[in-house]
Amino acid sequence: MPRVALIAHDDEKPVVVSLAREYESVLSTFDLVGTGTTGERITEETGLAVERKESGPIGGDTQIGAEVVEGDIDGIVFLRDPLTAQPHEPDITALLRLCDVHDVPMATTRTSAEYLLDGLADDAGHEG
Ligand SMILES: O=C(CO)COP(=O)(O)O
Repeated sequence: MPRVALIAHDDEKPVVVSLAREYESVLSTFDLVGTGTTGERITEETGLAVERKESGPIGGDTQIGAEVVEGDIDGIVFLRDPLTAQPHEPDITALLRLCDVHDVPMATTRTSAEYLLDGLADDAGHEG
């Protein structure tokens, strides 16, 4: 079962919730992990179970980065706010870099997230 991380900055949380609703049947077949507030919102507003790390600004992105290093993550949806500076920008940059290093696919927009989730679902179907 693919393990997928869901992360969204505050102005993108409505988008990640709407994506999670639209993809609920696909996502329910994945093992989901998220940063603290994103995970909470998705858990509250959909029927999906999301393992919650710390909130991004206090280390959640870094916890997910550690899982990337361990080879535990198959894909990441990371809807970033492109217009607002984040206090934990170094952590965000590190997560992007680790995905590059370990060739873990990351989608940073809704449309790319749809392609990523469709692709992971397809792969999982072929494996199963
Ligand atoms: O800041 C984040 C990602 O960089 C997201 O953290 P939260 O999901 O806790 O808001």
